[in-house]
Amino acid sequence: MTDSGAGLPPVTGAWRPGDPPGRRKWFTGPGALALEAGGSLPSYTLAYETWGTLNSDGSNAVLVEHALTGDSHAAGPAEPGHPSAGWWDGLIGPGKAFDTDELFVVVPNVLGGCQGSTGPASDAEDGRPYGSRFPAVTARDQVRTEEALADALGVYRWAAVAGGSMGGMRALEWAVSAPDRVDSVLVLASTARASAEQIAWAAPQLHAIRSDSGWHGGDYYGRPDGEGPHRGLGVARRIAHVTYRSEPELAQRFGRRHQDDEDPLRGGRFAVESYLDHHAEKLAARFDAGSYVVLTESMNTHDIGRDRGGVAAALAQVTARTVVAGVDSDRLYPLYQSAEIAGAVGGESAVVSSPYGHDSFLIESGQIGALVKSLLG
Ligand SMILES: CC(=O)SCCNC(=O)CCNC(=O)[C@H](O)C(C)(C)COP(=O)(O)OP(=O)(O)OC[C@H]1O[C@@H](n2cnc3c(N)ncnc32)[C@H](O)[C@@H]1OP(=O)(O)O
Ligand SMILES: N[C@@H](CCO)C(=O)O
Repeated sequence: MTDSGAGLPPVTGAWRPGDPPGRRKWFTGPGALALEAGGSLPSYTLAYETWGTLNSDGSNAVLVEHALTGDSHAAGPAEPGHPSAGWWDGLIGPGKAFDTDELFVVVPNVLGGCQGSTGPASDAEDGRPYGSRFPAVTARDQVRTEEALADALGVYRWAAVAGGSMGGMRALEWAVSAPDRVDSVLVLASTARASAEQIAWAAPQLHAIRSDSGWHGGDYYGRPDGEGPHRGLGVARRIAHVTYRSEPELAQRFGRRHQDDEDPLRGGRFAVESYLDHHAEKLAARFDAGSYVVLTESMNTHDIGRDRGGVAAALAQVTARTVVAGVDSDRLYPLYQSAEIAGAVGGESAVVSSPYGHDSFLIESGQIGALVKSLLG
């Protein structure tokens, strides 16, 4: 099966109040959000989920930050809108590393996303989807919205803020921009600023989406024909997914094996091509291309040192207890990027040893759980 786009549901993206609720709750910001790049969002909503109970002095709250295509459903079973258990279900729950018998765990869907928070698929004030009118948002803007959520929840100071990849960018941004609100921070497989290589990998992904005839300049929402840039999003995911895994893993899992009885000499696929097709189809069925563009660009513009005197000066503002870890087989976020953060903030640094590449922060629950325990120690 290839990703023709046919048969995929129209991608409208956002989960909203009134949709099957699952565990999601919604928070609407207290007013307009002034954006780092200039301009503002007149209003915004964040979808979020929580586990555990906030204690009376508000000292047991943990913020978990998801990566590019993650969302608020970090723990718990499958639910409406989620065919799978939470993406960190191995780490969050009673008796787990983030022990919800003790902790109050909060997971918001990021601003610009498509799983309940305001993003390009959301309606603007005129009642029409933002589409191409959705502004550029940065990790700093995203953290501002999460600060407002924390205020609304009665959390002044997080016991921990933890995240991997794009989630690690926001965790680091919290530690730099609101040091008095963060006791400890866990930054996994992430970076202080996007590198040329990371921006370069994003470039063909953005190009694939924008050159899809279904893109319509970013204004494809609500089309009666349901047309959208599903193929372009699928191509973007194929490119990205290779960077999320390691060369040895792909070699070992797939080698030159053919997919079932297909023959690449006669137009058939290698097994690894089928694997990428599968991930492309899954993402195109659950994620909005407009959000993929907005969030990819927010990662590209991530630079913790911008207008702060550079990366070292910015990281010098971190007062939280810090654990920073990279993955030894991560070709997208190489270890030197984690080492740069750890060196500057002077916290604990670790290396996750895994064949699974960048995605290891989602897969290696045992090793990540040990880091969480060390953080909360
Ligand atoms: C469903 C949701 O709502 S998830 C929402 C939030 N998700 C996230 O935040 C993270 C997004 N997910 C990911 O990044 C990845 O899926 C990960 C990291 C979780 C996956 O990691 P892994 O467990 O190592 O899975 P892996 O990459 O090996 O893929 C397994 C899938 O490939 C399929 N597959 C394996 N080989 C092939 C092949 N030759 N041809 C076709 N498909 C194949 C498997 O059948 C399996 O399918 P399924 O996931 O539909 O059951
Ligand atoms: N597989 C992860 C990796 C991004 O860092 C995701 O889709 O969010």
